[in-house]
Amino acid sequence: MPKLQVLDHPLIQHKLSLIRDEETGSKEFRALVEEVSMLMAYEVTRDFPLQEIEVKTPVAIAKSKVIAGRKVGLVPILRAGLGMVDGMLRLIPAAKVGHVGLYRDPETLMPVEYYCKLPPDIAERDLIVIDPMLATGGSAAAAITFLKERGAKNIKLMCLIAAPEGIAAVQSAHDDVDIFVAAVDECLNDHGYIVPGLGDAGDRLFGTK
Ligand SMILES: O=P(O)(O)OC[C@H]1O[C@H](OP(=O)(O)OP(=O)(O)O)[C@H](O)[C@@H]1O
Ligand SMILES: O=c1cc[nH]c(=O)[nH]1
Ligand SMILES: [Mg+2]
Repeated sequence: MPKLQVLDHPLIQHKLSLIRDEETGSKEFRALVEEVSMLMAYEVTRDFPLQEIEVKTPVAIAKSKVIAGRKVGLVPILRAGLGMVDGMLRLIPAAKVGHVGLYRDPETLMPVEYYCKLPPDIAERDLIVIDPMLATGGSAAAAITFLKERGAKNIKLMCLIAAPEGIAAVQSAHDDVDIFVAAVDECLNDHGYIVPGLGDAGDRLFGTK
């Protein structure tokens, strides 16, 4: 069974409350999403293996540790996933970034692909798919399927807010993908929005409506 981890660190939870607030404007929303993404990256990378090296300090030789040759790929689902990229890159600056463009058809709620540009070596990379919202799970499951079709093997999913329906959908489609979220909300409404959620993440990030 894939792992579901709810990242309940107080800083993440505090910032998420500000993100949810309808009074929070785009500028602050963007900054907060970036900060929470950076904090979440800290936990999502916790299982990266370390190797011991020797470092010459001004005083002596220290046995010290570095991350063991990990190649990371971040895959934001456009548009809203873009808001999470810079925060993650601040902690994992060597990561390559692939983009998957999907929008959810407002009538059918089915994901529609419109863009895909990935690093050529995704099969060798630890991929982290990022999207603030996991609602029906259709977009995330489709993005993960695209990545697997192109050779990806090692994939995690990181979202700010998930609905139980979205978690179940991704887990049943991809039982090898661990999911990291900051909150699991109550349900979806009739339009497929997460309740209470934060509204439309893409519109709030980019000021569109
Ligand atoms: O789990 P699902 O039911 O598929 O819904 C979640 C998707 O919906 C939102 O994107 P949206 O379609 O609004 O596109 P946008 O990022 O361009 O606004 C969100 O960012 C996810 O990608
Ligand atoms: O609540 C939701 C559901 C899908 N997409 C969003 O941006 N918000
Ligand atoms: Mg949107």
